[in-house]
Amino acid sequence: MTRESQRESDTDTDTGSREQPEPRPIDWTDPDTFAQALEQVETKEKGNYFEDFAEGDLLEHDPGLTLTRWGNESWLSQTLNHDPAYWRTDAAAERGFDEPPIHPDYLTAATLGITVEDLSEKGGYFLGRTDVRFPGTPVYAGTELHVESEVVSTATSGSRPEFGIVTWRTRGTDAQTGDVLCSYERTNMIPRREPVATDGGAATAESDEEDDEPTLPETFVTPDGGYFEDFVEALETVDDENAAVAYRHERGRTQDDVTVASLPLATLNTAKQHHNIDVMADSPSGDIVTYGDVTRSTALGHARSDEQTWREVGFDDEQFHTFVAAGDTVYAFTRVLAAEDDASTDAAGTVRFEHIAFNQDDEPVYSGTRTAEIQKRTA
Ligand SMILES: CC(C)(COP(=O)(O)OP(=O)(O)OC[C@H]1O[C@@H](n2cnc3c(N)ncnc32)[C@H](O)[C@@H]1OP(=O)(O)O)[C@@H](O)C(=O)NCCC(=O)NCCSC(=O)C[C@](C)(O)C(=O)O
Repeated sequence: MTRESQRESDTDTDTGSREQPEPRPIDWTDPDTFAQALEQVETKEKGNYFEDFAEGDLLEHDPGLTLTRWGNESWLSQTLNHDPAYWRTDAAAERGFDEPPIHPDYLTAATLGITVEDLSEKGGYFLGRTDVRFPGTPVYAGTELHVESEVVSTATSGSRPEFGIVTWRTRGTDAQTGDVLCSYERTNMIPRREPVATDGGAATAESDEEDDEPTLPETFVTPDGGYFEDFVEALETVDDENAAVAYRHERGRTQDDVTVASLPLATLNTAKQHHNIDVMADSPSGDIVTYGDVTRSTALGHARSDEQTWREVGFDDEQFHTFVAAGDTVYAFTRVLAAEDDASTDAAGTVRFEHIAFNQDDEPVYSGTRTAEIQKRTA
């Protein structure tokens, strides 16, 4: 509707608006006028400060999303998660799925993405996540995701007085059935409205210095293949503390506009860290950075390409050690911690891994443990 026709239609109604004086025209295209206006007006802020969270608060996150095949495939293709069971009907059927399901990494990223507007859009660091579980899987395309979070704890940051530390328990549910599909506990640093006096985190700094000396086993063993039996055999050869089953994966994925900005936005993650270069130029990273879930999913994709994954069970002790930005390359390193023949199917065994994502300078950027069911060669 043009401005002229809007005025005509207003005079046709009985709203009383015709009695208001016509607003004074302002030339917004004059740069000085506009710059002055921007200085004087209030900004409608987004996100919550640390002080807005109290233990026990329950937040229902408004933006839900429908888990689509497009979203799943975009995520999986770009993070090099190319397991055929998530792409082809015949491969899905062989693994007991009705059709290619929604991948747990995309489900986790979408569950977290939806929460950002309420929990962490104000900024701050993604410190860690644990107890990531998928009680309602397999999940299929078309499922509508509803997400809620409860504040588990709030704490002062000794090292960063301008931040507080908040932990939430988040649950992603099927909006129709209420079944929990994904749940986890996440911890972030969240900006405070008002900085507080702290001890400067001296105790943490001292203990970091003590940990400087690397203590590596003498021998590293690589499994012969990617089946459950290969992990069992490799672990049997390292039963003293001077050996470990650990290896690196060859693939790397350089971060670009798609991985840094597009993938998080497709999960409705509104964190400016991933898409606002203007604001991030003044931040410690100096640039937009990769969504933690993209970094870890990429590293996991490299790891899965060297194993016969059956199902994902869960993830614990996940931490993000430094930023990943456009142009950085994400590689992966795996240590095998344990293998037990106690999976939910005879076709697989359970393996516990420790995965490290690292960059082109060999710096760890993510670490975490993962429990997955791995297919048996003999099945
Ligand atoms: C975070 C940085 C600055 C810390 O670097 P540092 O060396 O200072 O680390 P620290 O001294 O070990 O930890 C700082 C404080 O956090 C505490 N802490 C640490 N971990 C935990 C935990 N799990 N649970 C509870 N508390 C924890 C720790 O105890 C300490 O407390 P203090 O201040 O009182 O001394 C550094 O490691 C870094 O820059 N990491 C990268 C961070 C990052 O955000 N990466 C992901 C990309 S951003 C993202 O995806 C965003 C998302 C998803 O969209 C979105 O949250 O909205």
